[in-house]
Amino acid sequence: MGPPAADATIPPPPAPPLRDEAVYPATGLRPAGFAALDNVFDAAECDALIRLFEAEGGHNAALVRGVQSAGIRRSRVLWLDGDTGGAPALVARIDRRMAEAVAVFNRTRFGFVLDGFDEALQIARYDGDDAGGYIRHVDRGEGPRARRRKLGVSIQLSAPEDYAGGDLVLEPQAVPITGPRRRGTAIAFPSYVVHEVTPVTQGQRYSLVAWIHGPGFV
Ligand SMILES: O=C(O)CCC(=O)C(=O)O
Ligand SMILES: [Fe+2]
Repeated sequence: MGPPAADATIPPPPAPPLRDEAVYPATGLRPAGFAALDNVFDAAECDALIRLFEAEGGHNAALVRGVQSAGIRRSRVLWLDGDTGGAPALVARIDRRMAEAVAVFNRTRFGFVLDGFDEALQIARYDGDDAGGYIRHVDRGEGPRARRRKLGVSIQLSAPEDYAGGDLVLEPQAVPITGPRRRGTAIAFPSYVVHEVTPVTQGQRYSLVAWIHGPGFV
């Protein structure tokens, strides 16, 4: 037996541990519909995405294609697709990092049948001046893509001290959970989980959101 062939399969590194901050006091168990992973992006990547948003100019967020309601969602968004002409290398890097995080989440926690990203990633900005936020909702819907949403991932792009309010609050089971505000941390949840972004009262909150799609939960 000589040394392994150059193209021998190298096993993937072990998955980094998920950060489980949420444990229900009543049972001591982790809620099934929530997970967080730190340092998916570093501060320089978060800054670059915020600069990209400001350079390209976000537009008023629609709920689904073309439908807007300031009573439901108040934020500006930039889709990392046709909206973004200027930064293909950055967008490619961000897409890759997001796909790696999704693989960790799904392998270690959710175990869903997923078949891809049917929608572009989206940067959102919620402004304190406008009480920006998004009321309680689920991400699954009836449209051809919304009905295939299975997993949502929100990355905290802003530093926690840059805004007040603006918490991502999830209701995966019985008790609402406030997601971590750490910069670069990813929060993942199934697309049937109720969640909200509470109104920003000061400063601005930026997030990057991805949805991952697959056949229905049936
Ligand atoms: O900004 C976030 O963290 C979440 C946004 C959200 O819930 C959505 O776009 O559906
Ligand atoms: Fe949502």
